Amino acid sequence: MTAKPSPEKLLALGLSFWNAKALLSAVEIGVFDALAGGPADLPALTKKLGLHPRSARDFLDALTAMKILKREDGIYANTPETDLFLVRARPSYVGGLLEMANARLYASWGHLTEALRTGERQSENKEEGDLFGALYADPDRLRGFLAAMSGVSAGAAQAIAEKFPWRDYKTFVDVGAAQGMVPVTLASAHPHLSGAGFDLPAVGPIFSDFVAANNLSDRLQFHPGDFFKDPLPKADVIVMGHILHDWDLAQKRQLLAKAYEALPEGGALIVYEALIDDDRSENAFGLLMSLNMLIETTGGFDYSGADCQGWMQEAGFAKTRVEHLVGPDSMVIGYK
Ligand SMILES: C[S@@+](CC[C@H](N)C(=O)[O-])C[C@H]1O[C@@H](n2cnc3c(N)ncnc32)[C@H](O)[C@@H]1O
Repeated sequence: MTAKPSPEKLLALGLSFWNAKALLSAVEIGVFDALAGGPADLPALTKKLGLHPRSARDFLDALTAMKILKREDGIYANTPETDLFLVRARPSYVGGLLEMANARLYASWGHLTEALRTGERQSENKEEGDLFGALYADPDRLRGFLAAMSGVSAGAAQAIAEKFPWRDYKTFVDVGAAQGMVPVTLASAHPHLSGAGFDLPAVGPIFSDFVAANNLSDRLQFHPGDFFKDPLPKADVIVMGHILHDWDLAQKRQLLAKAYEALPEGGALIVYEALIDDDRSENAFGLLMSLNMLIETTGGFDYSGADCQGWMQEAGFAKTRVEHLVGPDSMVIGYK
C-alpha cells in the first residue's frame, strides 16, 4: 500500500533553517563551552551565557529536544558528541566550520535566489570578485576560514590516512593546505612520511603554528605560492582537498595538469571532495555544496567521481579510481 502523501516532510524541510540557526547561535554564544566543566541549571546558564530571561528556557529546551543537550531534573549537560566536538578548547573541536557558517554563509545563503538568477557570487565583498582576496583582506576572517577548513577535512584526513597505501610512498604535498589538518593527520599516522603544505603566503604563519602545536615541525614544511602562477612542489603524492570545486572547468584542468607535471612516474594524485554521485540524485550534500560554490566563488562547482576521472585521464593520468572516505566525502586517485 502506498503511503498517503503528507506535507510533513516539506514543512519540516522548509523550516529546517530554524534548527540550523539554533545550533549556530549555540556555538556562537558558547553553550557547549559553558557546560564543558560540568552540568548547570537554568539560572546559572542564563547568567553565564548572557541570555535574556525571555529566551533562555525555550532556547536551552529546544537544544535539548534537538538532542544536542541533555536535561535531567532541570540540570543541563552536553551530550557525548557536543562535549567532544563543540567545546572550543578540545583538539577534537569541529565548530570552526559552524562558526564560519554562522558568520558568513548564513547571510550569503539569504541571497540564493539572486545567485540562481544571475549566476553571480553573493558572499561578502562580492565587488572584490575573488573569494580568497575577499577573505584574506581581513586577518580574523582568514584565521576563521582556515580553522573552518580543519573542521571540514578532519574526518576525511583520518580516512585518507587509513585508506591510501602510504607505505609505498615517502613524501607528499597538500596543495591548498589551509591550517594543515591533512598534513598533520598523515604525518601523525605514518612516521615514515615527510610532507609539505602549499598555500598562499598569508597562510604560512597559521600553518606553522598548527604544525608546531602538533610537534611535527621536523617533518612538515610550508611552501608559499600561488598555484596558478607557480609550479607545484615535487612529491611522491599530491593531495588536493576542496580545491578543484572552487574553480571553473578551465582552472580545474590547469591544476590537474600542474599536479601531473609535479609528480614522478608512479606518483599519485589524491583529490577529495563531497563528490556528487554519478547519477546526480543521491548526494544532496555534494549538490548543495556546489550551490555553496555558486554563492561563494566566481566560477566554482562540485562534480562527480566520473567527471574527475575523465579530467584526470585528459591530464595524462594512466589509472584512476574512486574510493569513499567518510560521510559525503570520497577521494579520486590518479596514478601517473
Ligand atoms: C576550500 S580551502 C581547502 C582547504 C583544505 N585543503 C581542506 O580541504 O580543508 C582552499 C584553499 O586553497 C587555498 N588557495 C586559494 N587560492 C590559492 C592559490 N591561488 N594558490 C595557492 N593556494 C590557494 C586557500 O588559501 C585555501 O587554503
